[in-house]
Amino acid sequence: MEGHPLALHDVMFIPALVAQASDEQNKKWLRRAQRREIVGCYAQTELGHGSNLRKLETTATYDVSTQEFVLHTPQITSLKWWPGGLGKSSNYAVVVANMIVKEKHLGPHSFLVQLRDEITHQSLKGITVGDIGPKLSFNAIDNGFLGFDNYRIPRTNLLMRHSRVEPDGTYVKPPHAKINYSAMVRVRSHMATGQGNFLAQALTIAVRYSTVRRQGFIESGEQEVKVLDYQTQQHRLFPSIAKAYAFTFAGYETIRLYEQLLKEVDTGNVSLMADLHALTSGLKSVVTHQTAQGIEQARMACGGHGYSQASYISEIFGVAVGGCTYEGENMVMLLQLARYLVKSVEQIKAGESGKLGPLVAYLAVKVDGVDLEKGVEEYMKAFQHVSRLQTWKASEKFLKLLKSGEKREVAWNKSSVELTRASRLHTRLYIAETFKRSVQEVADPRLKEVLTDLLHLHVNYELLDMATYALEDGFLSSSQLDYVRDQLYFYLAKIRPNAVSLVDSWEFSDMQLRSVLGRRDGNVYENLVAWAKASPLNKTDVLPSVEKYLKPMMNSKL
Ligand SMILES: CCCCCCC/C=C/C(=O)SCCNC(=O)CCNC(=O)[C@H](O)C(C)(C)COP(=O)(O)OP(=O)(O)OC[C@H]1O[C@@H](n2cnc3c(N)ncnc32)[C@H](O)[C@@H]1OP(=O)(O)O
Ligand SMILES: Cc1cc2nc3c(=O)[nH]c(=O)nc-3n(C[C@H](O)[C@H](O)[C@H](O)COP(=O)(O)OP(=O)(O)OC[C@H]3O[C@@H](n4cnc5c(N)ncnc54)[C@H](O)[C@@H]3O)c2cc1C
Repeated sequence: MEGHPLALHDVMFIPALVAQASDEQNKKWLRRAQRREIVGCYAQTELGHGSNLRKLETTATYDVSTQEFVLHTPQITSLKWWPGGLGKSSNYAVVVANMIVKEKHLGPHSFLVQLRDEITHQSLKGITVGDIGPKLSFNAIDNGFLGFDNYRIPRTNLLMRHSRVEPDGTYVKPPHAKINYSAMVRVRSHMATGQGNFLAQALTIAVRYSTVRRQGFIESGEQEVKVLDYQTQQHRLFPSIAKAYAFTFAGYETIRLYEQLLKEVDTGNVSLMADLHALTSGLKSVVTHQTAQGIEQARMACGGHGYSQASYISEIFGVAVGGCTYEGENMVMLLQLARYLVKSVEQIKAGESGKLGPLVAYLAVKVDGVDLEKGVEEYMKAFQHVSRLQTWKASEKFLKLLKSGEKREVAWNKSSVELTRASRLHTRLYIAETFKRSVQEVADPRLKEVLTDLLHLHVNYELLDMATYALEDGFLSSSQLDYVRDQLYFYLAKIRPNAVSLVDSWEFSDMQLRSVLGRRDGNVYENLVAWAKASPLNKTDVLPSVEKYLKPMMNSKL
């Protein structure tokens, strides 16, 4: 859970080679990387810049006389800072640097760079490298810093699958300006399943513990109730169970789309890039935010013992919440999706709705009302309505400011909170729709029934959560919202008997969960006592601090 020093080797270094190195280059490098003869990371972010890639300061200047690139970090803010596995483990890195050829700045490009000697592992001359120090979590990963002092690499170390620099310095452009960002798109495509998995771990612990923990009464009786029987506890946990499933289904789809993109790009078709960038930008933001919230609720649902490290939920939280920042800070990525949504609105206004992609086609179709009692399809229409309403509102605000003479960037900034709201609603619609489609495809009728209950819980919870938007223009009435509330409580109770099976079906072993509270056998109390006894403070009955500090204080006459 704390991460692994080689995680980025698998998650980004190898995928960056696969997507960006030419076949010829990969004959040299990929096999060695796959066999772990060389260990690599993905070094892009700098001390001074992470979000704004156009301002990266590390330069790779082509020297035509030697056919080499000269890598240089001219000032302190240019140091690479944060890359996982960079500090101590990696001897190679895919380094993203601003490429300069014949004095022309050609923007961020990726280079394979050797950092350490393959035998001694010592850092090479011209390279400064080290670990950035302890973090909130992920402390088994050596996130690092890296500086270059006019460090030379061969021309052929520029990853050349999509763009090239010929020996004489001729630059061959890629088929899409942002094709070098593919390693990030890949991780973002995988994040929904990864985050769903973190959420699932925290929920497994909290749900299991909630069937062991007895406290208080619902009706006066002999035995106190399992806390999972409280409606408030169910409300805290069950919607997140639904989300963990929903995120996983959405993630399967984005992973499949990324694989499709890779194949299409190789045939020169880059049409999917903008769609997948927009989709994964929104999805990573919503999923990481909701996962962090869900894990924190799971911790609180375990009461005092949730706060103990014995629960292990705090560690899961620390790791998962990193996802709100890495692979694009959430607000920044929501604004990337917003660009796509505003463009779609502009297309509709220009009478070109026919050109809209399938995920945004709904923006052009107005719905007057819904009959929620007819089922999930009507909920989807309601989600479409609130997303469309907010997308148009935010877009109109931006376009009006533009028309009034504001500069584009200023108008954008003044509309940005509204724009991020639109992006979230659009993404939540996508999550609900993929959840619905995935449940429809389940073949086993018993499994389908319980997943359908979760889907119903999800759509009612989500609609209630975004109710202000739907009430704003009278799309939903207060009596419809009462219906949604009743449905929500109905499904909380309906899911209760299956709650433990739903979390057990994720099949986390005790070793994976590392939680005293979430043990499969339910023997929580005796193991909490054993865990406490093993605390380093309990190694001796009397601590040295007694002689050193407590006694002088207690014996003082002052
Ligand atoms: C086991 C667990 C392990 C955990 C591993 C954790 C590993 C973490 C790794 C990392 O964090 S790696 C570093 C990640 N860094 C980022 O994500 C940086 C975020 N910033 C960006 O991605 C970009 O700077 C930006 C915000 C997308 C802007 O890029 P840029 O300045 O180059 O764009 P503009 O010139 O403004 O143009 C925007 C234009 O480009 C389109 N676009 C941007 N990216 C893509 C893309 N990937 N694919 C397709 N299109 C892209 C964007 O849609 C705009 O299009 P238009 O609206 O102008 O049409
Ligand atoms: C655990 C972890 C692992 C990482 N691993 C790697 C790795 O392997 N390789 C690598 O290269 N990097 C890695 N990173 C770095 C990571 O990708 C960046 O930290 C991330 O992209 C955010 O960039 P930043 O730090 O520049 O944030 P900043 O951009 O400085 O964000 C600060 C604030 O400014 C706001 N902001 C910034 N720009 C805008 C804008 N245009 N509009 C509105 N608001 C804006 C943000 O929303 C945020 O609130 C890792 C980071 C973490 C935490």
